[in-house]
Amino acid sequence: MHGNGETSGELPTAQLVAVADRNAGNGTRHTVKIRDVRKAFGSFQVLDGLTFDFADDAITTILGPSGTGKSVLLKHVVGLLEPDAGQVMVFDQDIWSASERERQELRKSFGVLFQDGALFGSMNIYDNVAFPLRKHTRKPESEIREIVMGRLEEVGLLAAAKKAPGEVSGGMKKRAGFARALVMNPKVVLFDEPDSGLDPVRTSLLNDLILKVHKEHGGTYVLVTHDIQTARKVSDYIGVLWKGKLVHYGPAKEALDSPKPFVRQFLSGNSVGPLGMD
Ligand SMILES: Nc1ncnc2c1ncn2[C@@H]1O[C@H](COP(=O)(O)OP(=O)(O)OP(=O)(O)O)[C@@H](O)[C@H]1O
Repeated sequence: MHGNGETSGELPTAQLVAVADRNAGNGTRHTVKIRDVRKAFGSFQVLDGLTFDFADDAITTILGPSGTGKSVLLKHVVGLLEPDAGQVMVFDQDIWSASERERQELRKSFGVLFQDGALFGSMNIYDNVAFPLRKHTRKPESEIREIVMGRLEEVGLLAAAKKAPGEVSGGMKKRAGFARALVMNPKVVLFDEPDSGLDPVRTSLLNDLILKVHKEHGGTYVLVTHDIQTARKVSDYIGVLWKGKLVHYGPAKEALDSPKPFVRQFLSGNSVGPLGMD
Protein backbone atom coordinates (compact mmCIF):
# COMPACT_ATOMS: atom_id res chain seq x y z
CA MET A 1 0.00 0.00 0.00
CA HIS A 2 2.90 2.34 0.59
CA GLY A 3 3.78 4.65 -2.24
CA ASN A 4 1.09 3.66 -4.70
CA GLY A 5 -2.00 5.11 -3.06
CA GLU A 6 -2.88 7.26 -6.05
CA THR A 7 -2.88 4.56 -8.68
CA SER A 8 -4.82 2.02 -6.66
CA GLY A 9 -7.29 4.53 -5.22
CA GLU A 10 -6.25 3.66 -1.66
CA LEU A 11 -6.00 6.13 1.14
CA PRO A 12 -2.40 6.82 2.13
CA THR A 13 -1.42 5.18 5.39
CA ALA A 14 -1.41 8.43 7.36
CA GLN A 15 -5.01 9.09 6.39
CA LEU A 16 -6.11 5.58 7.26
CA VAL A 17 -4.59 5.93 10.69
CA ALA A 18 -6.14 9.38 11.02
CA VAL A 19 -9.56 7.90 10.32
CA ALA A 20 -9.07 5.45 13.14
CA ASP A 21 -7.73 8.23 15.37
CA ARG A 22 -10.84 10.27 14.78
CA ASN A 23 -12.84 7.36 16.02
CA ALA A 24 -10.74 6.92 19.12
CA GLY A 25 -11.41 10.62 19.71
CA ASN A 26 -9.03 11.06 22.60
CA GLY A 27 -5.85 9.72 21.06
CA THR A 28 -6.05 6.39 22.89
CA ARG A 29 -3.89 3.64 21.43
CA HIS A 30 -5.39 1.16 19.04
CA THR A 31 -5.58 -2.43 20.13
CA VAL A 32 -4.91 -3.98 16.73
CA LYS A 33 -2.62 -2.37 14.17
CA ILE A 34 -1.63 -3.81 10.83
CA ARG A 35 1.67 -2.49 9.47
CA ASP A 36 2.65 -3.18 5.84
CA VAL A 37 1.63 -6.83 6.12
CA ARG A 38 2.53 -9.02 3.16
CA LYS A 39 1.64 -12.64 2.64
CA ALA A 40 2.05 -14.85 -0.40
CA PHE A 41 1.18 -18.50 -0.92
CA GLY A 42 3.54 -19.68 -3.64
CA SER A 43 3.50 -17.00 -6.32
CA PHE A 44 0.08 -15.70 -5.23
CA GLN A 45 0.47 -12.45 -3.30
CA VAL A 46 -2.61 -12.57 -1.09
CA LEU A 47 -1.88 -9.55 1.15
CA ASP A 48 0.19 -6.93 -0.61
CA GLY A 49 1.24 -4.46 2.06
CA LEU A 50 -1.73 -3.68 4.28
CA THR A 51 -1.47 -0.85 6.79
CA PHE A 52 -4.32 0.29 8.98
CA ASP A 53 -5.61 0.35 12.55
CA PHE A 54 -8.80 -1.36 13.57
CA ALA A 55 -10.93 1.20 15.36
CA ASP A 56 -11.34 0.43 19.05
CA ASP A 57 -14.82 0.13 20.49
CA ALA A 58 -16.28 -0.06 17.04
CA ILE A 59 -17.47 -2.69 14.58
CA THR A 60 -15.36 -2.86 11.43
CA THR A 61 -16.53 -4.94 8.51
CA ILE A 62 -14.09 -6.28 5.95
CA LEU A 63 -15.68 -6.81 2.57
CA GLY A 64 -14.23 -8.02 -0.69
CA PRO A 65 -14.60 -10.64 -3.41
CA SER A 66 -14.05 -14.34 -2.74
CA GLY A 67 -10.45 -15.40 -2.40
CA THR A 68 -9.22 -11.88 -1.81
CA GLY A 69 -7.63 -12.63 1.56
CA LYS A 70 -10.24 -11.67 4.15
CA SER A 71 -9.89 -14.87 6.15
CA VAL A 72 -6.13 -14.75 5.70
CA LEU A 73 -6.18 -11.26 7.23
CA LEU A 74 -8.21 -12.47 10.23
CA LYS A 75 -5.78 -15.36 10.71
CA HIS A 76 -2.93 -12.87 10.82
CA VAL A 77 -4.73 -10.84 13.47
CA VAL A 78 -5.15 -13.86 15.75
CA GLY A 79 -1.62 -15.04 15.11
CA LEU A 80 -2.55 -18.21 13.25
CA LEU A 81 -0.61 -17.08 10.18
CA GLU A 82 2.74 -15.33 10.20
CA PRO A 83 3.26 -12.49 7.71
CA ASP A 84 6.12 -12.73 5.21
CA ALA A 85 6.84 -9.10 6.07
CA GLY A 86 5.28 -6.38 8.19
CA GLN A 87 3.83 -6.43 11.67
CA VAL A 88 0.60 -7.25 13.40
CA MET A 89 0.58 -5.22 16.61
CA VAL A 90 -1.74 -6.18 19.43
CA PHE A 91 -1.65 -3.99 22.52
CA ASP A 92 1.45 -2.38 20.98
CA GLN A 93 3.23 -5.71 20.81
CA ASP A 94 4.32 -7.27 17.53
CA ILE A 95 2.78 -10.69 17.90
CA TRP A 96 5.51 -12.37 15.83
CA SER A 97 8.33 -10.80 17.80
CA ALA A 98 6.71 -12.12 20.95
CA SER A 99 7.58 -15.52 22.36
CA GLU A 100 5.22 -18.44 21.77
CA ARG A 101 4.04 -18.07 25.39
CA GLU A 102 3.36 -14.35 25.00
CA ARG A 103 1.53 -15.06 21.76
CA GLN A 104 -0.67 -17.59 23.55
CA GLU A 105 -1.43 -14.95 26.18
CA LEU A 106 -2.28 -12.38 23.52
CA ARG A 107 -4.61 -14.87 21.86
CA LYS A 108 -6.64 -14.97 25.06
CA SER A 109 -7.67 -11.37 24.44
CA PHE A 110 -9.41 -12.51 21.25
CA GLY A 111 -12.80 -14.05 20.82
CA VAL A 112 -13.20 -15.72 17.47
CA LEU A 113 -16.37 -16.88 15.79
CA PHE A 114 -15.70 -19.06 12.78
CA GLN A 115 -18.20 -19.78 10.03
CA ASP A 116 -19.76 -22.90 11.55
CA GLY A 117 -19.40 -21.85 15.19
CA ALA A 118 -16.57 -24.47 15.39
CA LEU A 119 -18.29 -26.25 18.28
CA PHE A 120 -17.05 -29.56 19.62
CA GLY A 121 -19.62 -32.11 18.48
CA SER A 122 -19.03 -34.34 21.48
CA MET A 123 -19.89 -31.64 24.06
CA ASN A 124 -23.23 -30.07 24.77
CA ILE A 125 -23.74 -26.34 24.24
CA TYR A 126 -23.06 -25.54 27.91
CA ASP A 127 -19.73 -27.38 27.93
CA ASN A 128 -18.74 -25.82 24.62
CA VAL A 129 -19.28 -22.35 26.05
CA ALA A 130 -17.53 -23.28 29.31
CA PHE A 131 -14.54 -24.73 27.46
CA PRO A 132 -12.29 -21.61 27.29
CA LEU A 133 -12.89 -20.86 30.97
CA ARG A 134 -11.99 -24.40 31.98
CA LYS A 135 -8.96 -24.42 29.72
CA HIS A 136 -7.53 -20.98 30.40
CA THR A 137 -8.62 -20.06 33.92
CA ARG A 138 -8.70 -21.63 37.36
CA LYS A 139 -12.18 -20.41 38.11
CA PRO A 140 -14.32 -22.76 40.20
CA GLU A 141 -17.25 -24.49 38.49
CA SER A 142 -19.73 -22.32 40.40
CA GLU A 143 -18.26 -19.16 38.88
CA ILE A 144 -17.98 -20.77 35.44
CA ARG A 145 -21.63 -21.69 35.67
CA GLU A 146 -22.61 -18.13 36.47
CA ILE A 147 -20.64 -16.76 33.51
CA VAL A 148 -21.81 -19.42 31.05
CA MET A 149 -25.46 -19.12 32.02
CA GLY A 150 -25.19 -15.34 31.70
CA ARG A 151 -23.77 -15.62 28.19
CA LEU A 152 -26.27 -18.27 27.14
CA GLU A 153 -29.10 -16.07 28.36
CA GLU A 154 -27.64 -13.14 26.45
CA VAL A 155 -27.71 -15.09 23.17
CA GLY A 156 -31.08 -16.69 23.90
CA LEU A 157 -29.83 -20.24 24.37
CA LEU A 158 -30.57 -21.04 28.00
CA ALA A 159 -33.15 -23.65 27.01
CA ALA A 160 -30.66 -25.34 24.66
CA ALA A 161 -27.78 -25.58 27.16
CA LYS A 162 -27.93 -29.36 27.39
CA LYS A 163 -28.35 -30.01 23.67
CA ALA A 164 -25.58 -31.30 21.45
CA PRO A 165 -24.51 -29.06 18.55
CA GLY A 166 -25.94 -31.66 16.15
CA GLU A 167 -29.39 -31.16 17.67
CA VAL A 168 -29.66 -27.41 17.10
CA SER A 169 -30.11 -25.19 14.04
CA GLY A 170 -27.34 -23.36 12.18
CA GLY A 171 -28.40 -20.06 13.74
CA MET A 172 -28.29 -21.55 17.24
CA LYS A 173 -24.82 -22.98 16.57
CA LYS A 174 -23.63 -19.50 15.60
CA ARG A 175 -25.16 -17.99 18.72
CA ALA A 176 -23.46 -20.67 20.81
CA GLY A 177 -20.18 -19.90 19.03
CA PHE A 178 -20.74 -16.23 19.79
CA ALA A 179 -21.41 -16.96 23.48
CA ARG A 180 -18.20 -19.01 23.59
CA ALA A 181 -16.24 -16.25 21.82
CA LEU A 182 -17.36 -13.80 24.51
CA VAL A 183 -16.86 -15.91 27.59
CA MET A 184 -13.34 -14.68 28.37
CA ASN A 185 -14.42 -11.02 28.06
CA PRO A 186 -12.25 -10.46 24.99
CA LYS A 187 -11.18 -6.97 23.97
CA VAL A 188 -11.20 -8.05 20.33
CA VAL A 189 -13.87 -10.21 18.71
CA LEU A 190 -13.40 -11.54 15.19
CA PHE A 191 -16.23 -12.97 13.12
CA ASP A 192 -15.47 -14.91 9.94
CA GLU A 193 -18.68 -14.82 7.90
CA PRO A 194 -21.05 -15.16 10.86
CA ASP A 195 -23.99 -14.98 8.46
CA SER A 196 -22.93 -17.78 6.10
CA GLY A 197 -25.63 -20.41 5.72
CA LEU A 198 -28.27 -18.39 7.56
CA ASP A 199 -31.55 -17.25 6.05
CA PRO A 200 -32.12 -13.47 5.85
CA VAL A 201 -34.26 -13.33 8.99
CA ARG A 202 -31.76 -15.29 11.10
CA THR A 203 -28.93 -13.20 9.65
CA SER A 204 -30.79 -10.09 10.72
CA LEU A 205 -31.41 -11.51 14.21
CA LEU A 206 -27.73 -12.42 14.57
CA ASN A 207 -26.79 -8.91 13.49
CA ASP A 208 -29.14 -7.46 16.13
CA LEU A 209 -27.44 -9.67 18.68
CA ILE A 210 -23.96 -8.55 17.60
CA LEU A 211 -25.05 -4.90 17.90
CA LYS A 212 -26.70 -5.46 21.28
CA VAL A 213 -23.73 -7.28 22.78
CA HIS A 214 -21.27 -4.76 21.37
CA LYS A 215 -23.30 -1.87 22.78
CA GLU A 216 -23.29 -3.51 26.18
CA HIS A 217 -19.66 -4.66 26.41
CA GLY A 218 -17.81 -2.58 23.81
CA GLY A 219 -14.60 -3.88 22.24
CA THR A 220 -12.94 -4.01 18.88
CA TYR A 221 -15.15 -6.11 16.62
CA VAL A 222 -13.99 -7.19 13.18
CA LEU A 223 -16.41 -8.94 10.91
CA VAL A 224 -15.78 -10.56 7.53
CA THR A 225 -18.88 -10.95 5.43
CA HIS A 226 -20.20 -11.14 1.87
CA ASP A 227 -23.54 -9.80 2.94
CA ILE A 228 -23.94 -6.11 2.14
CA GLN A 229 -27.07 -5.92 4.30
CA THR A 230 -25.04 -7.14 7.26
CA ALA A 231 -22.37 -4.55 6.49
CA ARG A 232 -24.97 -1.80 6.28
CA LYS A 233 -26.57 -2.81 9.51
CA VAL A 234 -23.67 -3.41 11.87
CA SER A 235 -20.65 -1.47 10.61
CA ASP A 236 -19.15 1.64 12.12
CA TYR A 237 -16.26 1.23 9.68
CA ILE A 238 -15.88 -0.65 6.42
CA GLY A 239 -12.68 -1.89 4.83
CA VAL A 240 -12.72 -3.23 1.29
CA LEU A 241 -10.00 -5.66 0.23
CA TRP A 242 -9.20 -6.26 -3.40
CA LYS A 243 -6.21 -7.90 -5.01
CA GLY A 244 -4.19 -7.85 -1.82
CA LYS A 245 -4.81 -4.20 -1.10
CA LEU A 246 -7.17 -2.27 1.09
CA VAL A 247 -8.88 -0.18 -1.55
CA HIS A 248 -11.08 1.57 0.97
CA TYR A 249 -11.19 1.99 4.73
CA GLY A 250 -13.30 4.50 6.57
CA PRO A 251 -16.62 5.22 8.26
CA ALA A 252 -19.37 2.96 6.93
CA LYS A 253 -21.33 5.77 5.33
CA GLU A 254 -18.29 6.94 3.42
CA ALA A 255 -17.78 3.44 1.96
CA LEU A 256 -21.45 3.03 1.12
CA ASP A 257 -21.43 6.40 -0.69
CA SER A 258 -17.98 5.89 -2.25
CA PRO A 259 -17.45 7.16 -5.80
CA LYS A 260 -14.60 4.65 -6.38
CA PRO A 261 -15.75 2.34 -9.20
CA PHE A 262 -14.69 -0.92 -7.54
CA VAL A 263 -16.15 -0.02 -4.14
CA ARG A 264 -19.38 1.13 -5.78
CA GLN A 265 -19.65 -2.01 -7.88
CA PHE A 266 -18.90 -4.30 -4.99
CA LEU A 267 -21.26 -2.64 -2.54
CA SER A 268 -24.09 -2.50 -5.06
CA GLY A 269 -23.55 -6.05 -6.35
CA ASN A 270 -23.49 -4.75 -9.94
CA SER A 271 -22.16 -7.13 -12.62
CA VAL A 272 -20.88 -4.17 -14.67
CA GLY A 273 -17.64 -2.62 -13.46
CA PRO A 274 -13.97 -3.37 -12.82
CA LEU A 275 -14.72 -6.59 -10.93
CA GLY A 276 -15.04 -9.67 -13.13
CA MET A 277 -15.05 -13.42 -12.52
CA ASP A 278 -11.25 -13.77 -12.64
N1 LIG B 1 -2.95 -22.00 4.11
C1 LIG B 1 -3.03 -21.65 2.83
N2 LIG B 1 -2.22 -22.20 1.91
C2 LIG B 1 -2.28 -21.84 0.61
N3 LIG B 1 -3.17 -20.94 0.13
C3 LIG B 1 -4.02 -20.38 0.98
C4 LIG B 1 -4.01 -20.71 2.39
N4 LIG B 1 -4.98 -19.98 3.01
C5 LIG B 1 -5.56 -19.24 2.04
N5 LIG B 1 -4.99 -19.47 0.84
C6 LIG B 1 -5.36 -18.84 -0.42
O1 LIG B 1 -5.36 -17.43 -0.19
C7 LIG B 1 -6.41 -16.82 -0.93
C8 LIG B 1 -7.27 -15.98 0.00
O2 LIG B 1 -8.01 -16.87 0.83
P1 LIG B 1 -9.07 -16.34 1.88
O3 LIG B 1 -9.69 -17.55 2.50
O4 LIG B 1 -8.46 -15.35 2.78
O5 LIG B 1 -10.11 -15.60 0.95
P2 LIG B 1 -11.45 -14.88 1.38
O6 LIG B 1 -11.35 -13.46 0.90
O7 LIG B 1 -11.72 -15.05 2.84
O8 LIG B 1 -12.48 -15.67 0.49
P3 LIG B 1 -14.02 -16.09 0.73
O9 LIG B 1 -14.76 -14.79 0.72
O10 LIG B 1 -14.34 -16.91 -0.47
O11 LIG B 1 -14.10 -16.81 2.03
C9 LIG B 1 -7.17 -17.95 -1.62
O12 LIG B 1 -6.71 -18.04 -2.95
C10 LIG B 1 -6.78 -19.17 -0.85
O13 LIG B 1 -6.81 -20.31 -1.66
